[in-house]
Amino acid sequence: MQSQFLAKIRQQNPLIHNLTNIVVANYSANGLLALGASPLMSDNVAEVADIQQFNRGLVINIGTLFSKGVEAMILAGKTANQQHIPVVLDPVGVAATAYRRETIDSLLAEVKFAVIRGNAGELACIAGEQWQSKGVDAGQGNGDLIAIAQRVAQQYQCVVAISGATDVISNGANTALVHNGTPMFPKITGSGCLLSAVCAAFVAVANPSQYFAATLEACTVYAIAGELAAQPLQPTQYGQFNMALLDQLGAINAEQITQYGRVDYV
Ligand SMILES: Nc1ncnc2c1ncn2[C@@H]1O[C@H](COP(=O)(O)OP(=O)(O)O)[C@@H](O)[C@H]1O
Ligand SMILES: Cc1ncsc1CCOP(=O)(O)O
Ligand SMILES: [Mg+2]
Repeated sequence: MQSQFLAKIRQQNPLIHNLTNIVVANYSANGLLALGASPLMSDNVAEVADIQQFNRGLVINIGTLFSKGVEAMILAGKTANQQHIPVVLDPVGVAATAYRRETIDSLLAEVKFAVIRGNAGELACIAGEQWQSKGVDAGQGNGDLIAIAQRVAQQYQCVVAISGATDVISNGANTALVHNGTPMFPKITGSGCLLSAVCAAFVAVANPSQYFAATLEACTVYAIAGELAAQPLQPTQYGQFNMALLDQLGAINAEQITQYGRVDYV
């Protein structure tokens, strides 16, 4: 894959506003900084509309919901839509509770998303498919993830990225698979949430017609960074992997994307 967007992130240092969960806020901010973006974390309804005046990309992540936060998500999302700022949705653990499902329904009804990024269990739930989900983990199922990504992308007119051992990225018309990654990813919390924030940084420096390409590059860059981080480690050095991923997000370059990217178009 030829990199189109990574250098733009490092040149432009786009501000990325995150309404995210309490587990991952610090890790997501550090990952965005390492990549070359500028994180701002705030979920206060009193200020999220103002932030859109200077924002470049918005992340709405439902990992640890509270009712005032949902109000802030909808206000931030609608304001970002008015300002033509791309919005990324991470439907963390949506299948786990009725409140999460109701919140996702409201968000999808009120806010136009540029990208929905989640794991297989989360996207299967949004698509109304049977899946054995467990909390925030991907769970198990037999559904066709390519068909699910295409269907959700068409329904919400957005890019869908389903992460896992193979990532599936679709805008409904174009679909690609990213085979990079490492089994260490699901052993650290926040690796999916940071990927959603990284997707926001990539679409922030793209035109709307490039959102599919930008999301595909985001998933590829991120999965390669994980591979490179895991390479020198023993299989259970999860703490080292947590830190090494940040280092690799800072160090990764266009040549490595061309050399290591394993992407297929469906
Ligand atoms: N079994 C796996 N093997 C290789 N890479 C994986 C595996 N599971 C997830 N990944 C990678 O981990 C990153 C985070 O995705 P994922 O773990 O699916 O998110 P979440 O934390 O939201 O469940 C993605 O880059 C994905 O490609
Ligand atoms: C453990 C946990 N609980 C609520 S949100 C969260 C973090 C989930 O992060 P990720 O989906 O990136 O693993
Ligand atoms: Mg997740």
